[in-house]
Amino acid sequence: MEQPIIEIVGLTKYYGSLKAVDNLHLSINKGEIFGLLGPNGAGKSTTILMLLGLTEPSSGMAQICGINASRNPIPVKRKVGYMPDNVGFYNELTALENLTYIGRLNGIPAAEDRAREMLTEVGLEAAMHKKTGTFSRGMKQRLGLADVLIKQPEVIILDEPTLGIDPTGVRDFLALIQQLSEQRGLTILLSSHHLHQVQQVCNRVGIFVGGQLLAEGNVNKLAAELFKAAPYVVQITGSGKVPESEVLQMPGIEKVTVTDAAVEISGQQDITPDLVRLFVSKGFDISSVQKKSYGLDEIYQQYFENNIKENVSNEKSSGLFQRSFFGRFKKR
Ligand SMILES: Nc1ncnc2c1ncn2[C@@H]1O[C@H](COP(=O)(O)OP(=O)(O)OP(=O)(O)O)[C@@H](O)[C@H]1O
Repeated sequence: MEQPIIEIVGLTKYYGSLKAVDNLHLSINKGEIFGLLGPNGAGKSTTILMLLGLTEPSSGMAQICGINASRNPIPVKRKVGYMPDNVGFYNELTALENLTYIGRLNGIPAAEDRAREMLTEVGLEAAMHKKTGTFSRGMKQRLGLADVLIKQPEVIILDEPTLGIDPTGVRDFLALIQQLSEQRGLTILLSSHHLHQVQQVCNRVGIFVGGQLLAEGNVNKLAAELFKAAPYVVQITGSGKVPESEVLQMPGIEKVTVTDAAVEISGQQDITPDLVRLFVSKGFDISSVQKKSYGLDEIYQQYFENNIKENVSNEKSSGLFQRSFFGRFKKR
């Protein structure tokens, strides 16, 4: 049974006249891994700060584990672990010493034992007696995760957790997050602009641009909504004359694009076998046939580009002419 653990209703934040977060509505279920995606300045960090009760919303409400974050920030801290994009530790202390110290500060009983347990859980067992000043960024992020986990939170919020880690480190770190979510039923909110990584681990994503949540859902749902005019795309490579006009007469075909590298055919249904038969019958020498599936990259690009176009048209309309005049003619 799905149970929202994070509820955001009409959340808005102004910094002076700048609307950093604009009327955000979002609900995240217990045990979900949710990815907040967006370019720099989109409003991700501001949203996280409001969820943690560290900055006051201008209007709206953020509730986490049943607690209103702006009214009761201290109880929120007990339930929610936050890992900022740059975690700091005492370089001259070992990982175990750092974590034990944090455990004691948080009043955790048998802090050293708990610290050992956590370090093992995040894969730092062999390095626990090394000074953290010698740690790589990937190791520091693992230690940051142990620092969050030692407080036994119900929700963890990670701001750009994989920034600056090498590809193997990223893969391992994401696998660890996924494992923690499964084993402990943890809810994880993760902000990032590394789309491939987010796509691998998140159950759902939210796309933020200019303070607004433009879309949310799982990658397949977003792709289906966004590319519904022509959800099937097949790429054919090879040599010979492309039977373009015949392809366009086939049922459900929307578009044929021929480049030096490949022929790309988009349509409303999957007619790959018919296409292959047609190409072969017309003497086209096929070397590969590939069905394309839309990933987060394409989805993000679509939303982002549409939003930029909209902003440009808004700016033009508010420049020389009155907004109200153009408002009537705006199609979007
Ligand atoms: N304390 C502040 N005072 C004034 N403006 C701020 C403040 N914090 C953020 N902003 C502005 O609010 C907008 C949203 O910023 P925010 O940091 O939430 O975005 P972000 O999506 O987290 O980006 P990044 O990935 O760069 O951290 C930006 O235009 C930023 O300049």
